[in-house]
Amino acid sequence: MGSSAGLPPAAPMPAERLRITEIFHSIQGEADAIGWPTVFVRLTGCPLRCVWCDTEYAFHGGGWRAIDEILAEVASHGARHVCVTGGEPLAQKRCLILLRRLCDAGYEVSLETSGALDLAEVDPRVRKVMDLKAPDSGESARNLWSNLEHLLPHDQVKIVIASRADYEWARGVVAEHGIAHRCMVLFSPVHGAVQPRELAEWILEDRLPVRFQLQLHKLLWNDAPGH
Ligand SMILES: C[S@@+](CC[C@H](N)C(=O)[O-])C[C@H]1O[C@@H](n2cnc3c(N)ncnc32)[C@H](O)[C@@H]1O
Ligand SMILES: Nc1nc2[nH]cc(C(=O)O)c2c(=O)[nH]1
Ligand code: SF4
Ligand SMILES: [Mg+2]
Repeated sequence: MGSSAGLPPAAPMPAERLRITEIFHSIQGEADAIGWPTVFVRLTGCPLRCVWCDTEYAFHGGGWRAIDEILAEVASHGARHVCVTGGEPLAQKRCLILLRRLCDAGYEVSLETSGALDLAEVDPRVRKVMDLKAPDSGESARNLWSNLEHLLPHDQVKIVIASRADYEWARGVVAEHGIAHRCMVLFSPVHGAVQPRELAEWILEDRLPVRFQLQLHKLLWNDAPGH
């Protein structure tokens, strides 16, 4: 006789759910996969408050969606690339399951993350795009420096720069931690705060081993929702 004799049948496993602000199909506007048709899955909620954040609408609200449903909606767009973003996607622990399921389904998966939460358990097939928050963000105390140890060669470190002081901070940390030897480093101007050309000229002047980037979706769609 089995040990479960007499027990009621096991309840079905509750569906793994995530709080989602939006799922949309657009052109990847940032980082190494820039330009690829991509499905974005934007998770709701963020424990940080970067002063220049362009996605405050993802701090609250959203709707609970089962991971199977999310996968089905992603598939309906027919893209090869998927970007999991937010808000801060890793603030929901089940994001790790979503990332693994997307990789298992064969997508090229990227993750946009603030770097304030531990990256150790992210599936190694995921291309992590980890921000380091510069002082003008107001959130540089949240940088979890131990995350540098979890970066793989296909990952990227991004620093969003709002001033000359941020630039000098970024130049300093890249050198001090040897970040450009670990993976690609991206410097991006805060939209509307630093002249893109100015940042480009600073990078050239200092011969930094970093990649300049502009948010392509803002040039294309002026930051309209769903893009
Ligand atoms: C909205 S965040 C979501 C992911 C995660 N919370 C993070 O900060 O990386 C996505 C990316 O947009 C960048 N971003 C947000 N506001 C920006 C702005 N005003 N100008 C340039 N980049 C910005 C962030 O630095 C981050 O790299
Ligand atoms: N087109 C487009 N590309 C993006 N890459 C990263 C984004 C983000 O908000 O994380 C983003 C976004 O919001 N739109
Ligand atoms: S961590 Fe990302 S989503 Fe959160 S406030 Fe900063 S830029 Fe916005
Ligand atoms: Mg965005």
